Amino acid sequence: MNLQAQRYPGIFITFEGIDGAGKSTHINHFAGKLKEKYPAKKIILTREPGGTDLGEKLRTELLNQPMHPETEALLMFAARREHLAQIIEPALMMGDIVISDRFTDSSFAYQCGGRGISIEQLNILEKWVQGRVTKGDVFEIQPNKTFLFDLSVEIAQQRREQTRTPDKFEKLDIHFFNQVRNEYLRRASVFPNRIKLIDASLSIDTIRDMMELEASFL
Ligand SMILES: Nc1ncnc2c1ncn2[C@@H]1O[C@H](COP(=O)(O)OP(=O)(O)OP(=O)(O)O)[C@@H](O)[C@H]1O
Ligand SMILES: Cc1cn([C@H]2C[C@H](O)[C@@H](COP(=O)(O)O)O2)c(=O)[nH]c1=O
Repeated sequence: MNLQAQRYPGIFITFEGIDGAGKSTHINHFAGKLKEKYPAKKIILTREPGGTDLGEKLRTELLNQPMHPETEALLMFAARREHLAQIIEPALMMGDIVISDRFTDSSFAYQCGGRGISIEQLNILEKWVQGRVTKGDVFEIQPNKTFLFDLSVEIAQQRREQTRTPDKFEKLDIHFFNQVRNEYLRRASVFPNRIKLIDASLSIDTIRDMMELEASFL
């Protein structure tokens, strides 16, 4: 990866996908492989919504409390602003590696694709929360690399049903998750250099091998 192109010396990686696609199954092993490659760098594993005390409190509300879709979008970005301020940006400035289980692609997929908020509204929030101006240099904090675990909504639902009690999002129907998945896939086609599609229907071992290879490219 050409780190010269980034504004911070650290590396920012995100895992994305519909609920049950398999992100959490791979994130720790992937972090371990990156640690082998960059032993001198600190690796921060975090998640959204969450990652800070305030973010975790907001997460509890977001995953349990019914609310207006715009309130939901605003709270997701409020939690993200705190996450960037407290965890992500300080780490990237120090040259650390940040791996986040979800980031802004989730907001576009769930709040735009799933809930129907307009992309224009989320673009405004993204610019506000991720936009920075330093010495006349205007840029947006974005992941260097995003792994999108792509899976049919039916299989993802089966996987979830086997293992957990559903939260507010996981109770939503197949139509909602198809819209979320389609928005993820649309973004993958708009940002092909950043978003790497992972076929999450493959076996856990096969995906682990693929992720090891991906870690070696970073
Ligand atoms: N490739 C796979 N094949 C079969 N089962 C899998 C695979 N990957 C993950 N699973 C299983 O599917 C379930 C959901 O996986 P996991 O919790 O990693 O999904 P997730 O994408 O992190 O979900 P969420 O975003 O909702 O937390 C787990 O029980 C996990 O063991
Ligand atoms: C960041 C973010 C998350 N969501 C949704 C997606 C999931 O259903 C939950 C988080 O649960 P997980 O088990 O940690 O994956 O929150 C969202 O709708 N919008 C967002 O920006």
